[in-house]
Amino acid sequence: MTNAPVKKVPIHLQSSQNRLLIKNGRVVNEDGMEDADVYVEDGIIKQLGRNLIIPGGTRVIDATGKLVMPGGIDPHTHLELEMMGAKTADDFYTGTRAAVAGGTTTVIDFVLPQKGQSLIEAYNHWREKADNKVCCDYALHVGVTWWSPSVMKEMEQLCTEEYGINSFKMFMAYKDAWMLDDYQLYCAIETCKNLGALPMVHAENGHIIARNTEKLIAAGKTDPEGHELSRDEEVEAEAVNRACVIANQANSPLYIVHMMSKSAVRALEIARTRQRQPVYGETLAATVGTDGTHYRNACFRHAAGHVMSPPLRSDPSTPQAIVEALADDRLQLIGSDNCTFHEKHKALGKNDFSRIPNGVNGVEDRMAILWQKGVNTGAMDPCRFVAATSATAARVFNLWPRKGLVAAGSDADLLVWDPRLTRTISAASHAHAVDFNIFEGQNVVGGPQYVIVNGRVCLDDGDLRVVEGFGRFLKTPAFCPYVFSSEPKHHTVHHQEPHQLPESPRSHSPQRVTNGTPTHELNIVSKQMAGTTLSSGCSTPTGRKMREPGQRDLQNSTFSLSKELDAPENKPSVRVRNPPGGKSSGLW
Ligand SMILES: NC(=O)NCCC(=O)O
Ligand SMILES: [Zn+2]
Repeated sequence: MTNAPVKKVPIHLQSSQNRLLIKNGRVVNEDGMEDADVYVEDGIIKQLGRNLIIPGGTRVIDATGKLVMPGGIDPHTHLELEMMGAKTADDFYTGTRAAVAGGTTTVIDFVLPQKGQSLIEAYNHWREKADNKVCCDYALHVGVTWWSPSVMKEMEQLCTEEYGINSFKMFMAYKDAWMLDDYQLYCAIETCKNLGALPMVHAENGHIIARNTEKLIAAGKTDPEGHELSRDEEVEAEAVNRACVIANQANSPLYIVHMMSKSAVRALEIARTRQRQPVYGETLAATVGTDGTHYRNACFRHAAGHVMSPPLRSDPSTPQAIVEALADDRLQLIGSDNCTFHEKHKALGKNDFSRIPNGVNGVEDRMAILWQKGVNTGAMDPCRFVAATSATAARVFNLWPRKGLVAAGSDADLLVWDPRLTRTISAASHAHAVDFNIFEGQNVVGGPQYVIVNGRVCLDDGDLRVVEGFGRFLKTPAFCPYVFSSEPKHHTVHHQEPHQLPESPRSHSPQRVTNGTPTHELNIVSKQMAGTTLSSGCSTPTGRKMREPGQRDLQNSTFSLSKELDAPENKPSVRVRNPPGGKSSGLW
């Protein structure tokens, strides 16, 4: 340690490459929109407003007619995961490269220990796999895939500052592999509660799935459709209800990952009427963007390419119903559950659907899919889009307001989103390593033109310029105030219609800054952000309530965001991919 004064380099002699001004855009946060320029220095948003005074030589991005939003946070990925005898196609390099290509600047992956393996050892293994590969920031959840006193002790260690974990995932499915029984699940949830960590559950009844699978295979039903038949909607809904009951007995908050069906959402809605603590519901890009009819496709590769758990649902009204639930706060977040397998690995289940490695893509297309199905249809406004794709994940996992927010003091993870940008999704052009895309052939209107990761332009007018290892590991402190400081909920509270919802806790947002005067302290705000209880038992702003005076009503389906903007010349996105390890691009 030296006491030598730090020499301050005069601003005109500093490199201009660490400075960026995004001009003329419309900034969208979860709680409102405003016309503002955004000035970034050294990876941090420094100023927001018009007519900012900034140093010469700063790179300027013109965002006229574009939206400036917080980078997406995908709360659910499986990169470089080995499961069911296969390894995912996307590792932490290609997976985060794909994330950035689609506008996601933080991913939260799952450490999944083998049965009997030390959780700390598995955590260290994940850090080794990820740290030098990630192109954007990442955090980790840890799976509790078996139960013992040593697991409980390691959960406590993982919640310390040294490891930075504040969420654990338990499986109610994958019998004889990762599944916990109800006693173990209760113990694990109780442990989470005591540690100030958020329990997450994969909600499906593993025993019913196992028995149905035996019966289907014995009857000769071996093709991928058997996967969906072995685990219908009530198998998911029952587990959602059971998980809520167990969490309520433990007086614990709960997070339900990948909610895939209308029945599951209904079960959650009912459970919430009695739940004492918040329950967060996550759905997936896959649920919103495609459906279970693909399991009946005659091509094995096609059908197996859609196999995931819980499965996509064949009820054709599911995607729209899920979007509506996301819009009115019956669901809170959208993830991807990105878990991609090459054709050769999906083929392991050629003669037995139960051997098809479970998982699909989504980390790249999650944002464009929700924009297409949610915003372009008028189901949700851009503020709710930001809440569902970024801000709520930041809040729930204690990364807010550093992440998930465009405000002075936040990390410069930013999107310049072009609502007119058109793209046809295809495995031939996506940034993933995998050879298949469940959204193949779908046209989406709206996508990122620029993606800024920690102040660095990583998607530059459609040109992908990620840097391997550029991302950082984000520690997530326990006792997240947003999750754990909620007022206990009374049993009599019932689901409210959106128009009855109380005003959003605007006071939780860092105040905007004008001309360079930050008016908030990030950690003070963080302590203030425990929310008032909304219909969901959570406090995520809804798209139908967050409108500012004079703001257009995007719920009105006659309103078109793109019509609002200038000449509708559609600009296809250009994908220029660096080779793996591609560090060739300089800053910006
Ligand atoms: N979801 C899926 O099918 N694969 C990833 C593992 C899991 O989350 O269940
Ligand atoms: Zn998953």
